[in-house]
Amino acid sequence: MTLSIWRWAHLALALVSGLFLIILSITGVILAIGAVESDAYRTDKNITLAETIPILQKNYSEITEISVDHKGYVTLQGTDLEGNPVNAWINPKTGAIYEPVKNPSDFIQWNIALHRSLFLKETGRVLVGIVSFLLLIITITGVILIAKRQQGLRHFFAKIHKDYFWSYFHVITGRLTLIPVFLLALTGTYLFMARIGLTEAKEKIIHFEPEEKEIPVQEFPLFKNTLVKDIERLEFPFIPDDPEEFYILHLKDKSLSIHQISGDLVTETVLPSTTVWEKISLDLHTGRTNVLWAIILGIASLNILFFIYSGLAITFRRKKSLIKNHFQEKEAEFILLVGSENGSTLGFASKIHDQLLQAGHASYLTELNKITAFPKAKHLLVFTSTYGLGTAPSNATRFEHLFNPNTFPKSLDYSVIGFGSKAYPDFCAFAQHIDHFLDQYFSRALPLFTINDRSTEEFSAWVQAWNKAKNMDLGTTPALYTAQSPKLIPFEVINHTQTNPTFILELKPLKKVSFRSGDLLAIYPQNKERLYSVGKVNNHLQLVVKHHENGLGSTLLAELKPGDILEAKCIKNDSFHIPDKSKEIFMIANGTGIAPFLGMIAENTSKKKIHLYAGFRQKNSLSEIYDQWTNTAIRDHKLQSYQVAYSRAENFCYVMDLLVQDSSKFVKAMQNGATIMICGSLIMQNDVEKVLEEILGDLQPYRSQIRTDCY
Ligand SMILES: Cc1cc2nc3c(=O)[nH]c(=O)nc-3n(C[C@H](O)[C@H](O)[C@H](O)COP(=O)(O)O)c2cc1C
Repeated sequence: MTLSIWRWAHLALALVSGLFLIILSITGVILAIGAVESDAYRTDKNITLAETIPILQKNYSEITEISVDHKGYVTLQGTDLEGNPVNAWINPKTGAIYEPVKNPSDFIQWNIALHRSLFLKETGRVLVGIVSFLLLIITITGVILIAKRQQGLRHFFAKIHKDYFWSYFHVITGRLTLIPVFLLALTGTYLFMARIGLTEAKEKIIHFEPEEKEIPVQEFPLFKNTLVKDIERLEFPFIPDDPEEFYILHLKDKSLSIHQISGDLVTETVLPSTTVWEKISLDLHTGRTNVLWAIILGIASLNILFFIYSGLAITFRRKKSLIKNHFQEKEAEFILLVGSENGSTLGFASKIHDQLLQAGHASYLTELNKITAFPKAKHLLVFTSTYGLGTAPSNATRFEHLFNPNTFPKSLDYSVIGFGSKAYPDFCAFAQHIDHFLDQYFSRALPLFTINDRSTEEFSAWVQAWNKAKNMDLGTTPALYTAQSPKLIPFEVINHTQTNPTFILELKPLKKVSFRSGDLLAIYPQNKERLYSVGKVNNHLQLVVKHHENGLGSTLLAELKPGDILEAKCIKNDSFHIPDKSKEIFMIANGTGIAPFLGMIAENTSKKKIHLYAGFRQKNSLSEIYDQWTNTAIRDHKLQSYQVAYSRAENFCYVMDLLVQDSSKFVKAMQNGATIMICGSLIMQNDVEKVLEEILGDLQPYRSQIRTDCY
């Protein structure tokens, strides 16, 4: 059976029984806490009935019965020497009363009733029984899912690769509490079956011939061989010395009638094994006989609540990226096919799909298993993860079977982007397979790209390559592709330089938000996302924005005045934070790309050696602000040097020329582990990289020392 059927069963049963399971788990935890009581009056382990009975008979004028409960407390019902009725916990060694028997508190009784029958009497009992049975099946399907995930039962307890927080902990705690949860479900089901009479069976009665002799009770062999702690109950003869009245001793698996004069066995009633199992089930289900087991059951019940929550979180994640298409299959030029088990690959594909739609392209997104005819398709993008032993995720298993090359134009080109994890031996094996498969029919636009552990940097490398190959303009900032989408919060405009066309905007977050220089601020003019690099200055966000006349985002920002409120959100951009380890950093910017660097320099309290190279068109009031600002930073030892190139001035030069001038400085510093950060236009980034390649010989060995955020 396929993975999806087991998963579907696991989820459907959990959903059906979810609410009841929540009630049963909460009451189960409370009852488990109740079961973890002190065992102050627990009976002595070694005292026999033969020892205790004469003592009790001396201390009480009449004894109806003694019983031993699951905690090991001995209860005596009878009358004391003064003729007062007694129903108390006693010490079987001395006969002394500890205290009168106390019933469980009202609260515990209320919980017991809720746990057993949801206050719905017989209907409730049936419901609880069914839910227990469903829990049993959920546990079994859960075991199958873990076995599938671990590629076989043999690896059931092998290391689990960390995937998503909730699914990782769902599996980890699932394995840890598997046995108690399984036993809770199994015993709950059995108790229910017993309650509705499904396990009823006849007891076996054996009769014996007692001898006619008289021996004192302390010499009865049966009593000498029976420890008090092992009995459930001992009924005393109603009329002493009457040979027709017997002691009736109830043990776990049988009850014995014992002649009160000779001590011989009269009848033995052997309980059916189903009744014995019922008792064992009750002990296991309630933990009433063992404090440690009661604690384990309490934790397991708590964990059922956690399972419900984490299971919902996993399901929600899978369903989150619902596919929305604005074009029909037959009109679409860009076909995006997705193979995704847990939804993250679909998240990446959706972000590409949204951008294509925004740019006015006819893009169509669907699952690999839902492939149909695409007569106008020009570009096919396959985004797929790999599962199991290098096999397809569950929504991609039938792709090859459904694929018909005649339903695509022959001129189609394709690119496959594989998502996987290097923790598995068959890294992106399914994507490789699809890449070879498609190669038989269409031309490859790009070689296969593989993405390890959902790396947004690696994905951005594919976007850059595809942009180049297809002359597209998709966002290349890795942060654009992170899964978490934070909420909009209000920012107050604190300052606006009112310089033209480029201006500096200072924003104060009105709600708590953590951000660093290099992160991005997303704003949504007319529901379209626009991103700006952020510098952190005095805990405010500082943006440098160029006003484009028809630019949606820049016009909105240009029109803001101090005191205005802007709704926006901060997006983490980890790949463009100042590196903690580097002691020397070369920051290269053009135009508005200077924004994150201003913040990083302002925050440079650890006095890293920072060199700033900036390129602008001409000197103006804004460049004067930068001059003043960098002078102060140099004075405060936050900045080593500031070099600026004006491309439209009389003695024009470019930022690349400044780098060439400092060639030897670059070579030495990069060999010593320095970092280069580039922010600004993509054209500038390309030119800078070419110059750096000339300076450093080969960029490849230094790739990890170069960070870029260009657009
Ligand atoms: C049970 C399991 C098996 C996996 N098997 C592989 C594998 O064989 N090869 C691989 O490259 N990645 C494997 N992965 C990693 C996933 O492909 C990777 O996490 C991917 O990003 C998940 O994408 P999705 O959320 O779209 O399903 C496996 C992950 C899990 C949980």
